[in-house]
Amino acid sequence: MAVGGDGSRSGAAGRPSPTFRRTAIRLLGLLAPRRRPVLLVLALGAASAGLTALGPRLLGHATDLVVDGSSGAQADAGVPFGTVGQILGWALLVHAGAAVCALLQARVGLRIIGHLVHDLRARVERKTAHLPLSHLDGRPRGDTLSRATHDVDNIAQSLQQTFGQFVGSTLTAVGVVVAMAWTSPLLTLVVLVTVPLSGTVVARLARRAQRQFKAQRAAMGALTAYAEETYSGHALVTVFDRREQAERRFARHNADFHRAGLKAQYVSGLIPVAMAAVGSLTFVAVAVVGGLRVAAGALTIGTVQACVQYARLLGQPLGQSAGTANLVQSAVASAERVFELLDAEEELPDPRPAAQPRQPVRGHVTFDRVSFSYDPARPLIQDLSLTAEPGTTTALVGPTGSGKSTLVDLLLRFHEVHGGRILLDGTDISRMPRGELRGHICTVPQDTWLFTGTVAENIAYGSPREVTRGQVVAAARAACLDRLVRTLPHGYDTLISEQATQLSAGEKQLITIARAFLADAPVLVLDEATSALDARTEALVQEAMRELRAGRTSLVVAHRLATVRDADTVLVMTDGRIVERGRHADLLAAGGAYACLYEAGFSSSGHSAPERA
Ligand SMILES: Nc1ncnc2c1ncn2[C@@H]1O[C@H](COP(=O)(O)OP(=O)(O)OP(=O)(O)O)[C@@H](O)[C@H]1O
Repeated sequence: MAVGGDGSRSGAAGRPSPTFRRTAIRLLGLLAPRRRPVLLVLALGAASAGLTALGPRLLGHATDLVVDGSSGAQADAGVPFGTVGQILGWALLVHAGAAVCALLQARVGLRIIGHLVHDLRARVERKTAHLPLSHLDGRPRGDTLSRATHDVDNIAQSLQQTFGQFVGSTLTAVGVVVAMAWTSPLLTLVVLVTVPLSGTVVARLARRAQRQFKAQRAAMGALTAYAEETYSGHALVTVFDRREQAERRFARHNADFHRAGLKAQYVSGLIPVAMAAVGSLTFVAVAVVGGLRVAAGALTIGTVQACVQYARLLGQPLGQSAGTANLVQSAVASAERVFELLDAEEELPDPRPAAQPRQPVRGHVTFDRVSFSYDPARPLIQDLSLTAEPGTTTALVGPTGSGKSTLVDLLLRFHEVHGGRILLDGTDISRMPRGELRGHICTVPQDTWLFTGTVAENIAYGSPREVTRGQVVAAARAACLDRLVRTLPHGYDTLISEQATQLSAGEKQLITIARAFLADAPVLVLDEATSALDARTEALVQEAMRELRAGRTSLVVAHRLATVRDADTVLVMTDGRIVERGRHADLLAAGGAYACLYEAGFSSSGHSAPERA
């Protein structure tokens, strides 16, 4: 049976499109590591098909014995009931055997698909861990999420429902045709003439359905992306009173998904109906031609009866295959999206042999004529050089969009430099394994990401190793967090959710600082949060950050006056270039770009507009 393509390319009716075929073959290729169980499924399917095909022949033979014994050539001898009974007993055994084989085949098939989907899910998970940040930033996260969850689930469900049935149906169809040809070549020809007709009808319908299934999967991606955005931005949606607008947009995405799904189901639902219609025609044709041949004395009634049964048996697997066509198409549509994700370009592999800075790492950081841009048409960082001596603090300031965060992202190798090099203790970081490099750097990002778990677990996340409760508490103490945690209902065992709504912005910041203390690396990358804190918490955060910077080479995207005042060097960035460098007081006195920023309120959030020194 031919199943259709995605409709994106025209092809002869009945031929699946190259995209569909490629994806389906690749999906089947996932079975390659499980050759033995697949062979077992095929063997059980073949046994079941062979036994099923034997049944009508036995019953036809029994019918001929009864007809001959009652009114035919053997009328004198009478009906040999003993032989007929034996044949019927064999027929019973044959059908029971076929059912047992089919059952075992379905069980093994389910296990194979279970393993296949387990492996696929693991590959998707591994892949997402190796995707460069630019890939995730370049498309809605919800769509990637939908591919990794809904599409993989859809493949699992569709294949579980179709794999065993598809193998069984195909083998039964082959077995039936062979047995029928052995019984009556003429009536086999009559049946086979109608197969291309049903094939063409099915292929046309399947091609249209495949287009709708692809639209349905894309609509699911858009719906998930939108739901993810509105759930994570729930507070903003409420604050700006955009609930109605959000509901309307959700309803639109929901309706798109519903419409695409309905069309896909409707078109693919026509396939078994068309198959049944063609099957009935076949049935009539076999009965008419068979009847005429019996009247002419060329065939026995038992042969025609067997062939009528074969025609019905052949209709069943073809109908079943057609019935599962929508599931196959849906699985292939999902597989296309999952393969797209698996084929996405990964971050550059770590070099071999990898370079290591001399141990222990002191934290000497050098940017040597570094260039980088997100978009080749819009250069961002060009020919930028800077040196941070071990244990010093370098504050990066500049207008929004000037490239401060990008600079620290380059040090963490979230992006690769396009020109120049970055050195850690004299070793080019592009020659170091990313894991090693990041092990030498502790970070406090602007975004205070917390996960569902206890406060202790969230702090312990900072260390790649197992840490004791004592170490967690020590880190919390160093981050001025310990006293706050002890006021929580269950102290360090207080459960916080992903959004951590029960914690204040300052407490969340202190948790991320405590994490950095646990990481205990010689280099610190700190992207100061711009959120306004009350005076007491602000003082705590300042104190914790000062403690954290002590003895570490710190690169700070600074938004607070206290940080720039303390910094050994302030770098002023504009349009990806360093336009001024020096200490806070000297730069202020120079009356240049830094003084302008200072006058303008310095932090884009404006919450910490510096006073004159
Ligand atoms: N992932 C990205 N893909 C494409 N462009 C980006 C990406 N991240 C940042 N940009 C662009 O690069 C420029 C510099 O951004 P960057 O975040 O480094 O600035 P910034 O100085 O840290 O700004 P802010 O103080 O507002 O955080 C901006 O024009 C920004 O739009």
